[in-house]
Amino acid sequence: MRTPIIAGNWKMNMNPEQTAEFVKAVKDKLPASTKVEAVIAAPAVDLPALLENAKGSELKVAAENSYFEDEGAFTGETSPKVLKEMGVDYVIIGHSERRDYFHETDEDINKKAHAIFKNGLLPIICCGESLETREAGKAEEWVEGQVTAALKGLSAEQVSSLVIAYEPIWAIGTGKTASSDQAEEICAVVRKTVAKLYDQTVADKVRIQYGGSVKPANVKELMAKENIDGGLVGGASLVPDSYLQLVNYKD
Ligand SMILES: O=C(CO)COP(=O)(O)O
Repeated sequence: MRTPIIAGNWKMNMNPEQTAEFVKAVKDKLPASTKVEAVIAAPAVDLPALLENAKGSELKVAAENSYFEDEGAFTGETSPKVLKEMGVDYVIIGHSERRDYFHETDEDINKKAHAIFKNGLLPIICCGESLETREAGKAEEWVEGQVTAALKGLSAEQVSSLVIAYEPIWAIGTGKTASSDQAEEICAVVRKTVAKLYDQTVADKVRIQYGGSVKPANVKELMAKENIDGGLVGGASLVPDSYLQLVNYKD
C-alpha cells in the first residue's frame, strides 16, 4: 500500500558535471516510480544539472535543505518557492548534520515543514538519537519528541503525504548499521507517534525511511521490515552502480 522510497542524500559531494554523468548512467535503469520511488537529494548548486538530466525519467529530485521564508534578506539561504518553480519534488529537513553543525532547532524544522507544504513540495523529515541518548535508554522518547515537534500544526492530509527518515546518528557514515530489528523498533515508534498525534489511518499512510550505512548488502533485510518503507542513503548513493542496486532491491 505504501510505495517504497529510496533516496540518495549526496550531502556536500558532487559537482554539476558529476551530477550529469551520474544521472546519464542511471536514468534508464530506474524502477517505475509506482514500484519504488527513486530519489536523489543534491546540493543546491547541483539541482539545475540534476533536474535537466532527469527530465522524462523516473528519477525524483530533492533538495537537502530549504529556508522557512519564500524570499527576502536571508543571505545564503534557499527558497522553497524557487525550489518548487525549478521542479524539485522533495526537501530533506532536520538532518542530524544540520541540527548538530548548523544548530537547527525543532522549531526551525517545523517552520520549514510548513513552508515546504505551502509551496507544494513534500518534506523528508529526519529524526534520530545520538549514541549517548541510546545508551541512556532514551532513544524512543527522543525520537517521539522530535517527530511531535516537527509535525506541530500540520494537517492530517499533509502528514499522510510526507516522509519521515529515522537516522540514528551513531550509524551515519560509520559503517555501523543499526540491526534491522533496532531500525524496525524505532520506525515502529515513529508510526505509533503519528497514530497518537493523528490517527491510525494517517499513520498507515506516512512513509518511514531508515538511514545510516544502508548499502546494497543490507537493503533487502531492512526493507523487509513492516515499518520500514524506504532508505535515506549517504555514501552508497554516490556511485551509480550501488545506487541502482539499492533502488532495484526488489528485482
Ligand atoms: O546521513 C545519511 C543519509 O542522510 C546516512 O549516511 P550514510 O549512508 O553514509 O551512513
